[in-house]
Parts: sequence; structure tokens; C-alpha cells
Amino acid sequence: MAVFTPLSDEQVADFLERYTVGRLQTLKGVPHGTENSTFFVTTDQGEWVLTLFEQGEFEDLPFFVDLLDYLAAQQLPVPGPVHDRDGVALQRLAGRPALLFPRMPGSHPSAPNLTQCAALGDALGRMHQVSQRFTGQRTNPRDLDWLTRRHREVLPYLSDDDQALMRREIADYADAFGGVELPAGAIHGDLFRDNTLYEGDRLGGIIDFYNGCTGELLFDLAIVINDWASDDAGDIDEARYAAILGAYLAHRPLNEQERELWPTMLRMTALRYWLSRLLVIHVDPPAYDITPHDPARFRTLLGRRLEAVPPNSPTPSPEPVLPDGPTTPTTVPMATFD
Ligand SMILES: Nc1ncnc2c1ncn2[C@@H]1O[C@H](COP(=O)(O)OP(=O)(O)O)[C@@H](O)[C@H]1O
Ligand SMILES: N[C@@H](CCOP(=O)(O)O)C(=O)O
Repeated sequence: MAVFTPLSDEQVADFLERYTVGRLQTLKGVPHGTENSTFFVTTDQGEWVLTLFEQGEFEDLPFFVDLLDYLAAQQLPVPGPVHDRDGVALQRLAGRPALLFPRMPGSHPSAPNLTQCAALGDALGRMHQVSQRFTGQRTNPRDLDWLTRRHREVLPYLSDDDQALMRREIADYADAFGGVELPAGAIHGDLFRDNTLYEGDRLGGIIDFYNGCTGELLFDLAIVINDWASDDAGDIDEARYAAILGAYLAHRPLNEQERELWPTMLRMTALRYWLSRLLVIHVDPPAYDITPHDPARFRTLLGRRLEAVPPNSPTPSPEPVLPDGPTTPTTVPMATFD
């Protein structure tokens, strides 16, 4: 269920008059999605996505518009919001803030192959290269301060061992990251597989920037590795790991501090989702009927990251090393496993 505010054809046809995107042909509510009402809109000039914002920090919407405008202008595969005849992107419709986007092609990869992984690493590396110059500001809503503040609310729902683990981990992160300034810029903040669209091996688009913010670039990269390059047991899938990192590092090598903090950042971003998913279940359940994501997945990942430190301190290799296997080789260098 992801249409919380239904719209009629007439409402949308009138709304489209504000833009130069053609006349409405079809309107369809999108059944996925968890937070906003999303519609696929077809006109005689193309395909679009209309989003009505149902919850969240509405005052942050101008930040998301500016960030997407900026990244789209830098040729990143993101849906730049459509601006109306007066140059305005952020609108109101049915009493909700509304944005219109181009519809990006493709579907979410559940088991990405190595070429798809490399395409993601490449896009993220390019994004982080340019996002350091983005001038907008939004504090990371899921940073260490947030972890520190909110983890206490879920402790009563955890076993003694898990309580101790969560407390110990957060104390470790505070020690490790205290006083450290890592390279920062605009980040996606939630770049899971289901926030990407692929046509075959081609990355058609990165969507759902509503966790977007300004923060440590390494945080974004670690979220990606945990979701994209973990196997069913939660262990690192080394081939995917190498494909993503190799492509990423070709655009943005990590500095020494980032390499040192990499294993800790992988743990911290695993805990970030363990906690956010626990909060959804125990503390802030959604008002509507939706199947919550499983917190145990990220508890497992955290355990695996503690037991098996990832295979390398990521540095770009001087020579391209191509992934083995049946996928089409990419031309990007892989990470070394020193
Ligand atoms: N620009 C886009 N192009 C193509 N599909 C999109 C686009 N934006 C959203 N979608 C589709 O709509 C679904 C819900 O959008 P999303 O922004 O993730 O909503 P929510 O914030 O409610 O989770 C996505 O999973 C995707 O299938
Ligand atoms: N992709 C996340 C959901 C978004 O995180 P949140 O902190 O904004 O709830 C997940 O898989 O849990």
C-alpha cells in the first residue's frame, strides 16, 4: 500500500497544466513505497512520477530539490525534479507538498551481478566526487548523535547480551569517531538495492533521496557495502565487495583515516539499521498497515562484521582487475585486498 492520498484523473490533468510535460493519458498508483503517495503518470510527451509527501520533515523538501537538481545537472543518474512554467519545482496538490519527476527506467536488482555492482560503485564514486562541492546543508538524521540518543529506547526490548553489545558498540564509535573529520559532502543516506533501478546491467536511476543529507561520505559507502555485498549469512560477498569498491575508488580514493575507520563504519551503519528497524517495530510503529523490515538482518550483519573484519583496507589497484564469472567485464579497476 503506497497511495495514502488518492488522486482523480481530473486533479492530475489540471495539475499538469502547470508544467510543459504534455497532457495526461494515464494515472496509476504505485503499490510499493512506504512513506509517500507515489503515482506513475503517462502523458503524450513521456512518463513521470508524481509524489505527494505524507510525512517527514517538509521543511527539508527544498534541500532535496536542490540536491537532485545539482546531481542531475552533473549528469548523475538521478531524477531531477521537473520545474513548472515559472521555474518552481515544489508544488502543492490535494493539500500535500508535491513533486513531479521523470520516470527512470528499470527495476530493482535483488541479486546484483558484478557489472551491476560496478555500475553502482562508479555512480556513487562520481556522486561523492561532485557532492563535496554541493553547498546545501542538512544534518545527517541517522548519525552517531542519533544512535546515541535513540538506542536507549530499544534496550528494554533486547536480550541482556544484545543490550550490552549495543551499548559497547556505541561507546566504541564515540571513541573512534570523536574529534575526527572525515571527507564530507551530500550523501544519499539509504542507498539500498531497492533505491536503484537497472535495465539489464545499466544503472537507470538512483531514487528516494529522502534520507539525503550532508555528512561523511564513508557512511554512504558503508551502507552500500552492507546491503549490496553481504551474503545470506551476513558475510561479505568478496566479489561484489571488490566490484563496488574498485569502481568507487577509481573516482574517490579513501584517505588514511577513512581506511583505518572503515571496519568501524561498516559496524556503525549496520547498527544504524538494526536500531531504526527496532524503533519502527517497538517505538514508532507506522499508522498504516505495512510489513516492517527485519531488524535481525542487521543484528546478524553487525555480528559478522565484528567476527570477520572485511578483507582489505580499501585502496585502488594500479591495474584494472576484472571480475571473474559469466558477467560482462567492466573496465573499472577493482580494489586490492592488501
Ligand atoms: N523517478 C522514479 N522513476 C521510476 N520509478 C520510481 C521513481 N520514483 C519512485 N519510483 C517507484 O516508486 C516506488 C516508491 O517510491 P519511493 O520514493 O521509494 O517511495 P517511499 O518513499 O514511499 O518508499 C519505488 O520503489 C519505485 O518503484
Ligand atoms: N532502507 C531502510 C528504511 C529507511 O530507513 P529509515 O531510518 O529512514 O527508517 C531499511 O531497509 O530499513
